[in-house]
Amino acid sequence: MSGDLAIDVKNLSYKYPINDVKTLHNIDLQIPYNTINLLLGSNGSGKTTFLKILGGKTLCLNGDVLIDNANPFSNGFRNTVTLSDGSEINKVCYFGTDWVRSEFINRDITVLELITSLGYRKENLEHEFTKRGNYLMEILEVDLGWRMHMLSDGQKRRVQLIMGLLKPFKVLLLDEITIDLDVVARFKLFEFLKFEVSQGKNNPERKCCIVYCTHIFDGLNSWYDRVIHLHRGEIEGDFQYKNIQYVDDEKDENIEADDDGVVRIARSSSLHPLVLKWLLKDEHKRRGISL
Ligand SMILES: Nc1ncnc2c1ncn2[C@@H]1O[C@H](COP(=O)(O)OP(=O)(O)OP(=O)(O)O)[C@@H](O)[C@H]1O
Repeated sequence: MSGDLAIDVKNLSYKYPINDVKTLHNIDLQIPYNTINLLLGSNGSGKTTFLKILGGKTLCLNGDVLIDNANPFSNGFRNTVTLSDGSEINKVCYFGTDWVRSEFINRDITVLELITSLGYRKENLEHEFTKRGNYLMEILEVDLGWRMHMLSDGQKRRVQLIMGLLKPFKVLLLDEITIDLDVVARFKLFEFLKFEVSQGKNNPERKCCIVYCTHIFDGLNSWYDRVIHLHRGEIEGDFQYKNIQYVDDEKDENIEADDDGVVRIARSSSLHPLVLKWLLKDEHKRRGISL
C-alpha cells in the first residue's frame, strides 16, 4: 500500500543532457518506512544520480517519484513538516561528499556561525541543540567554536552530519559520507541512525527510512534491513538481511538467492566478500567474459 511507503518510484529513467545514453533505466523501487537500505554497485552504476533525484537535487520528470507520498518536483512540495508537538522535521535529506569542498563552508567562520547562517534562530538552537544537537556533538565530538577553514575533511564531515541531522527526517539519503570518518565516529553514527529508525516503530509521526550508498561494508552487519544492487542503472539484485544465511564453508555459498529467497554467504564479520563477488560478476558482464 503506497501510504506505508517512504519512497515509491515507478518507471524512472534518467539521461544527463550531455550524455547519449541513459544513466538510469525504468527503475521501480518501493521502500517502506522504518527500514535501513544499502544501495551498492560499481563506480558509475548510477547510485549518486538516483539518490540526487530522490533528494530533489536533480530534476527528473521521466517516471514517477513519491517521497512520503509527495512528488519532490511538484510546485507545492514543502520539505519541512510540523509535528503535533510543534517541532519540525525534514521530509527528505540528501548528504553528498561534495559538501566538504564547497566554498560556502570553507570560510573563516565558526561551526556555530555556520549553523546560524543557515537559518537556525538562537532559540531554535537552544531548544533543539540541547536535546538532539548536544547528543550529536557528543558522539561526533564537534566543538561549536571550531573554525571551518582549519578543519580536516573528516572534521568537516562531522559538522555536515550534525547540521543535516539537527532535525529528524522522513527519508535520509546518505551518499558515501562516512568514508572519511574514523571507525568509532562511524560506529556511533550508525547506532544513532538505527535508534532514529527504531523510534518510528513506536511513534508514527517519526517513521522514517534510510538509504545508504557505500563501497565499504565493514561494520554493517545487522545494521541494515535490505540490500539494493544497482548495475548500469538497473536494479540487479534486491534482498533482505533476514534472508542471509551464514555458512561455515565458502563452498556452500550461493551468491544468487535460491527459490526461497535465501542468500548463503561464508561466515564473516563483513559483507565485503559477497559484494566483491557481485561487483566482479558485474565487471565480467561488462567485459563480456562468461563465468
Ligand atoms: N554531471 C554529469 N554529466 C554527465 N554524466 C554524468 C554526470 N554525473 C554522472 N554521470 C554519468 O552517469 C553515470 C552514473 O554516475 P553516478 O555518479 O550516478 O554513479 P555512481 O554509482 O554514484 O558511481 P560512484 O560509485 O563512482 O560514485 C556515470 O557513467 C557517469 O559518467
